Amino acid sequence: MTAKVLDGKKFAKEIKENLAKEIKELYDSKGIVPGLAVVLAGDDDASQVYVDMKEKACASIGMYSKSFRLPSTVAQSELLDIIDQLNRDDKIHGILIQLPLPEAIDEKVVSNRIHPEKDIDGFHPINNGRLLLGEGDLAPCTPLGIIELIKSTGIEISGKHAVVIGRSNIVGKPTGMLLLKENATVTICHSKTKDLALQLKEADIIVSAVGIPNLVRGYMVKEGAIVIDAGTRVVDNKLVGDVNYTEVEKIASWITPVPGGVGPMTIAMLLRNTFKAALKR
Ligand SMILES: NC(=O)C1=CN([C@@H]2O[C@H](COP(=O)(O)OP(=O)(O)OC[C@H]3O[C@@H](n4cnc5c(N)ncnc54)[C@H](OP(=O)(O)O)[C@@H]3O)[C@@H](O)[C@H]2O)C=CC1
Ligand SMILES: Nc1nc(=O)c2c([nH]1)NC[C@@H]1CN(c3ccc(C(=O)N[C@@H](CCC(=O)O)C(=O)O)cc3)C=[N+]21
Repeated sequence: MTAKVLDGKKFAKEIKENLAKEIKELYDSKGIVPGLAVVLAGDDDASQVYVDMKEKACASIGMYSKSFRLPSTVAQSELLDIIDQLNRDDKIHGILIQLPLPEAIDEKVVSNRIHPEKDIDGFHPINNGRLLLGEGDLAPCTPLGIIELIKSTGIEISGKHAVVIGRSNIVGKPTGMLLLKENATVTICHSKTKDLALQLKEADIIVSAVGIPNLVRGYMVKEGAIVIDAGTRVVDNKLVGDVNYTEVEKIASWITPVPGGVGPMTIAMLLRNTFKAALKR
């Protein structure tokens, strides 16, 4: 069997086209233009690229965006002032603080300053708590994109055994919660997991979010499993995931490519979360 490709790039484009229509309708009916503010501190190259991508994506669907590019020496108090100002700004419905932040800054303090209703990343403890309770709809973007990709296969999630590799607050843990909400039986693996291959062998759905190329090998995957690769790592100037694609595509029923899989969906979900936040106004 050769796995079918879950084309995140194409799917994200469709989602953005639909959002563009909904944004126009929202403007025509209520005069509201959804607005996203992106705050970048420091000169990390990858972060610059992501912020550019987010700005372009906003413009392409008629969303307002405003970005702040601050030096790595920016004071935490200045960042907090900007967030306070954005929290009060009626034109802004979503605030994104690009991570990682410079070392001298406490990421938690800064992220938690965002008003929960404008927290379109879903990182705030209030939104995390709601996710844990199975309530609310501002979940983190990468996990939301992963669920959309799995649903797009047409295969029912309910009752399936899903194994998530990685337990970060941004990807692994919330992905586990969303899968549980969809009635999957969920196993979350991490660096202390004793026998990853043994866990994966039982999985109907595998989501890998680690950042170690070749972590998921063909022999570990059950015949017909859905394999979602959220990992990204730059190797020899090329973006690679956690999954050995050549081996796993021979065994899985569906597989996401890297690039062109989870990444573009993250951006589409960011835009959708901003739209949702604007709708609530
Ligand atoms: N495409 C996209 O849109 C996005 C992609 N990413 C990518 O996803 C990956 C994960 O990101 P993030 O969650 O922020 O990363 P973190 O570094 O915060 O988390 C990595 C997780 O992987 C676990 N881990 C490490 N080594 C192993 C191992 N050998 N076996 C099993 N688990 C292991 C860690 O375990 P422990 O907790 O025990 O340390 C940790 O839970 C990265 O490659 C990142 O670049 C991230 C965000 C968005
Ligand atoms: N507050 C915050 N929210 C984030 O959502 C956030 C963040 N900080 N910090 C960094 C990570 C990373 N991230 C990605 C988004 C899109 C792609 C993406 O679209 N990637 C393309 C390829 C891009 C390329 O070629 O480099 C793809 O996979 O096809 C990847 C990664 C969001 N993040």
